[in-house]
Amino acid sequence: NSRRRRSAKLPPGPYPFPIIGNILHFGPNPHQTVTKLSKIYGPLMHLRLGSIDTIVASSPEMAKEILQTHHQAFPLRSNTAATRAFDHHATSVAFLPIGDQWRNLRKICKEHMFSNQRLQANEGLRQEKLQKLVQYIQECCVNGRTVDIGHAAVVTSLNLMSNTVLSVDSADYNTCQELEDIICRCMRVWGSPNLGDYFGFLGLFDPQGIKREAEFCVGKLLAMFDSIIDQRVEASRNSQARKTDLLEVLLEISDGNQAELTRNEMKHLFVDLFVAGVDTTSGTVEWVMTELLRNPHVMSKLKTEVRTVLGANKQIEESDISKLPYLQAVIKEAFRYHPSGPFITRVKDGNDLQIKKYVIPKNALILINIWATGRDPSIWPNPDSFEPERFLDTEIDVKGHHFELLPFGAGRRICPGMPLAYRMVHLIVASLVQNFDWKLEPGVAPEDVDLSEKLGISLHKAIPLKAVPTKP
Ligand code: HEM
Repeated sequence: NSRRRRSAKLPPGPYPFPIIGNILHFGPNPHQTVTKLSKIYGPLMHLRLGSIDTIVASSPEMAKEILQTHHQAFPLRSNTAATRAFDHHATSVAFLPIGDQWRNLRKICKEHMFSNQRLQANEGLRQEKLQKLVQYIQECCVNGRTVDIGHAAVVTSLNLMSNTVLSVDSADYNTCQELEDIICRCMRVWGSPNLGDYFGFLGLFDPQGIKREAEFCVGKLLAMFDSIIDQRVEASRNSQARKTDLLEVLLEISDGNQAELTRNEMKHLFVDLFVAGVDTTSGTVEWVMTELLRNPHVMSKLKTEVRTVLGANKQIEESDISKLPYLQAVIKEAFRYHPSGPFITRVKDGNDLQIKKYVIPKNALILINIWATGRDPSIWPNPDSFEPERFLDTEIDVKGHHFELLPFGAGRRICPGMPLAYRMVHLIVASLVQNFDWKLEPGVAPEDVDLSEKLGISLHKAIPLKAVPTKP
């Protein structure tokens, strides 16, 4: 009786079938299917994924209710067979519940890794790697080669990240593919549909297989980080010279106080940073370039701004970003239309909660559908048109205060890597546009560029973008 009373107050949603619930409503691109359903059932919708109550929020107002007004009621992230591999979830800043251990790791990220001061101090490490990207594209120009933009963006994001974090060349174009391969595998397994966690009991999915693959990838990454840390500790015994990367900062913290950061936490933090940072950053770059090639007038306006402000030869520095308002608008527009994470996820604690006239059941999985919000015509005029101009005269930013644009989330769990991600995306796009003219492959017209999406750990272009660079 009490169950019936409660379910009467659940947000509306499609009828859940026995046992499987609403699995048939989910599909390979669930952000698209639930967006269609939300148009029928409203901005707060209830689905059942197997045995799990799932609430989909798809308006800025509902996002604010969950991420700000009632944030304390949603202290958890969902975990899957893949995130539990090597007990990653028990040490990981991305998967721990809100609590002292999570707060400590967030503090280390905010104060010691991604503060303006720290990022300024290690900008040189990124500049080196940006140069590599320009050299690589230059070679493609000379050889008349087509560039796979997504792949170049993965390698470059990995290069910028690995040098910033560890001062290693591990993802260089020609050397050591190991880190790249293993991170890409790890991203695939964490991003693969984890419906097995909800429906494994039906035998339709294979969470054990996912778990084995995740154990292999996370295990390999942890071992690689272990050996890099050992080498650094050994090297600093023999040298006075201090590096400016983030590993150095973390070693200082843990040398000072083991309780503040253990070696195990450090390794799991690196796993999080690489897995959360590379795919999202590179995916965003690929979407930006896709839209620039689909919209030649936007490309031309951006080219003019970048080449006027930077000139032909000066490599962009991070302090230049603030002088490039059109570039910033282009990237915000890409975040609106192609957010890396279409869902911001939370899990409800062990009590029911009332929002508006509806009950959010205890332990419910919450999906805040920012993909839907970014395409909502009642918020954005001409939502399907790529118009960076819409951001030129507004105060709207991506820092979690404007609930209609949340590519980095909001509230206590907002992306801690945002200051680094922001720099990397602007640097990479500006360099590609400053140094090269870009054309689609022969026979492909701008309007033919495909915008199909594939949801993995982040939302990718399903068909890789290929483009031909020339020197201006
Ligand atoms: C364009 C690039 C990026 C985008 C769009 C992005 C987006 C996001 C989003 C939406 C979240 C969830 C926030 C929430 O739940 O409120 C998140 C979390 C996170 N991101 Fe990013 N991210 C990017 C790059 C990075 C980078 C470069 C790093 C690290 C170097 C990073 C590290 C993390 C971590 C550790 C979390 C988990 C935080 C927590 O649960 O407390 N991200 N990111």
